[in-house]
Amino acid sequence: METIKIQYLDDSIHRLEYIDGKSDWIDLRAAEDVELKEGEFRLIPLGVAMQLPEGYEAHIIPRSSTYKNFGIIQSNHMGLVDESYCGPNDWWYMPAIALRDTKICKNDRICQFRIEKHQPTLIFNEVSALTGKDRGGIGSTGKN
Ligand SMILES: O=c1ccn([C@H]2C[C@H](O)[C@@H](COP(=O)(O)OP(=O)(O)OP(=O)(O)O)O2)c(=O)[nH]1
Repeated sequence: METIKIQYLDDSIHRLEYIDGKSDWIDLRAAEDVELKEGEFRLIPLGVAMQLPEGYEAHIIPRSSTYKNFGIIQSNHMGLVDESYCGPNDWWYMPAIALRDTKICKNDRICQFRIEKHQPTLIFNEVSALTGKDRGGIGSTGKN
């Protein structure tokens, strides 16, 4: 188990919880009512700020049903929350683009997150050619 220090915007923000039997990803909620016109972009506040455990980062992705329910897509596709993003003003947001006119209500569950360990430090060792077994490049396995 790991502990996360979490600050909520105020008492009206529903507290984070596991949805029983779902998965270990944890849903995040819009911190305010949001109305967007088709094509409009907004950083939607999620009402939480966290100090992640040492050695971890967090990944935010949409829920599978987010587009169906709200007509928004996450503009960065996957959000990365750095371990260093841990101050009292480091609030989490979902950057979202509306593909239709839409209304999101405060406390609607619009995305989800999990924490992951940082990758090891990478050393880039330049070579003139790779000697691994060749796959034939992108798309080489065909369609069927
Ligand atoms: O979906 C996201 C992605 C990022 N963040 C926060 C946490 C992250 O640590 C910080 C900066 O993100 P990133 O480094 O990916 O963005 P940037 O555009 O490079 O911003 P910065 O100049 O603040 O590093 O913004 C979010 O709240 N939601």
